[in-house]
Amino acid sequence: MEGEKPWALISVVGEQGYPEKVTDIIKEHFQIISYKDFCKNPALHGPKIQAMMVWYNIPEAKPSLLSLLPSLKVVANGGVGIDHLDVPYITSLGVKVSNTPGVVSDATADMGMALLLASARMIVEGQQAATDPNTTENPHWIMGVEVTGSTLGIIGMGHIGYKIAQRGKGFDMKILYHNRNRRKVEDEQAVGASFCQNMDDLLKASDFVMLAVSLTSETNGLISRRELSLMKPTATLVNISRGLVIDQDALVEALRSGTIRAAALDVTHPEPLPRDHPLLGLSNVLITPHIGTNTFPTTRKMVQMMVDNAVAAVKGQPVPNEVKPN
Ligand SMILES: O=C(O)[C@H](O)CO
Repeated sequence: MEGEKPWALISVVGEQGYPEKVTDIIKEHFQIISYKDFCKNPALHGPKIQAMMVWYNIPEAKPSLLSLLPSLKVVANGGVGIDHLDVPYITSLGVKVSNTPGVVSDATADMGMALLLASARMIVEGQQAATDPNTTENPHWIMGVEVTGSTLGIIGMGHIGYKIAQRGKGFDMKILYHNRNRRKVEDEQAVGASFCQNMDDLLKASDFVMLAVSLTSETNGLISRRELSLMKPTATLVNISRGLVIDQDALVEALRSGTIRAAALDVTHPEPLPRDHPLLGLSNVLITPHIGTNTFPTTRKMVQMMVDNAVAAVKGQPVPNEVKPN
């Protein structure tokens, strides 16, 4: 019965947030309150909330918000990356943290390939030319780079990185990868990937560099001036990881000076970028607003997983995808 369902705080419902079809999954088990409505009277709503559903950083699980939620049992994250959550702090309050591994991998890898292809083949420029009434003949100036048979360097060969490699194989790409740990030989052979112990070797040899690492203290600023200077001037950098993995000032310089050909980014720091950010004014950058997982099937799977995690936490049962500190 409606009145007996526990309360969940979520970002926003409707046009700017979860579509209704998706919130229905949450409503099966929870009464939901949007962050916007919660903010109208936190003292009234705060004590009843047992679950908080966060979608990347919205709403931000900061101490000032958590202190208003004395009954909170779980922060259920929609997505695999939990770099935006202070897990040791949240768990120190007796609140569980969960994420949604696995279900995001295909959609995120598809997005990586979509960005790679769109940048390589200048799809956005093509769309602009096709819809420009002044275009009267074939825009020969739209001259992309070849994808088939090129070299794809994947940095971060977890679930998502490996799915990128599978897709790259379909394009007859030569695949290099750099990862903390080498994958099993069978995994490498299945996609024809070669391990580069030294990331510099991958950067020097790749036509496309795909960032698929998690954001940690080791990967923060991983691609900076020195790394960009090692890349080919014809190379394209694709980021489906987190904005902070790239030193954005260095990237702007590299794109302006022609150190690299182009960048295609689904993630930036911050998100969204301020309207006057230099990256937004460069013609050799393609930016999408962190939409790697935004398909209905993947979103539904993620939300179902968030709900399963949250329901377990509220019932005091083991949380299927619990994230522990460290
Ligand atoms: O972490 C993830 O899975 C995606 O980036 C969504 O936030």
